[in-house]
Amino acid sequence: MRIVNILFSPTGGTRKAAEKLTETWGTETETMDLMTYGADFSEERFTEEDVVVFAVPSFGGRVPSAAAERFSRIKGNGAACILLCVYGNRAYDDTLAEMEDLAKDCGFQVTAAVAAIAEHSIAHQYAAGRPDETDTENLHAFGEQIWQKIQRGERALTETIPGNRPYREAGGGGMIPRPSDTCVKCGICAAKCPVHAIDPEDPADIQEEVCISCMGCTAVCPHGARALHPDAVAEVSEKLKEVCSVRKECELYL
Ligand SMILES: Cc1cc2nc3c(=O)[nH]c(=O)nc-3n(C[C@H](O)[C@H](O)[C@H](O)COP(=O)(O)O)c2cc1C
Repeated sequence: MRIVNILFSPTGGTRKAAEKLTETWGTETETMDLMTYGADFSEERFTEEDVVVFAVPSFGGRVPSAAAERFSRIKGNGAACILLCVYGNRAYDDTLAEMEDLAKDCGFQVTAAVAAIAEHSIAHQYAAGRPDETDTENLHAFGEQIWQKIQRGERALTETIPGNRPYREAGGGGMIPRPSDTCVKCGICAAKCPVHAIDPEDPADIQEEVCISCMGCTAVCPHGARALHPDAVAEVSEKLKEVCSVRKECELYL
């Protein structure tokens, strides 16, 4: 039996939540990184014995397009799939519903779904420091319930995952991080960009129509030299103020 975390986590919040969900299982967990540009995911095949955690952040209430496209190539072959959607305390809208459809289309058996909260990767003051102690307790408890279900040989999801079909329109792009004059052109941002939107020779040269605004480049820059324009962040922060001010908690669907 393989246990595999299949992750798309540009700034690390999704990865943290996935680790917390699975760390009580006491088993060795592999990681498959959907951030890797050019990887051939069509070669990835599972069996009925295997358990995967498919974890993505919610972008505009949807699955990030690059993550959806890459995941859709994997062959589930009846493996159990735990969906984990991580969001920045606004809402996850149709993300889990879209993940459920993607997983079924690849031949996975959806066994459970979790929504968790992590620091907002654009407006960092929202859900700052999350997943925190309460989230960790909740995710550990959810992980244990999921593991017990798997051990009992139960694979089917009995609860209904929230979300609309057709999904809400994808959007939210257009927020392009740019380098400041502390950029040393090391090229790390370009190498790590999941869609190769940044020119490795000149990190100020960005294919704006390719960038998915994932904020990965801001997180990997060792010099803290990449950021959104502060006016853009201030505008988003103001828009999110009301909806993000009430703390949301992690949810489990079994
Ligand atoms: C382009 C973009 C769109 C986002 N849309 C939403 C959203 O619709 N709802 C929400 O609550 N958080 C939203 N967020 C916040 C992320 O879902 C959240 O910060 C998540 O933890 C990021 O995952 P990561 O740390 O693995 O990159 C968005 C972030 C980005 C960059």
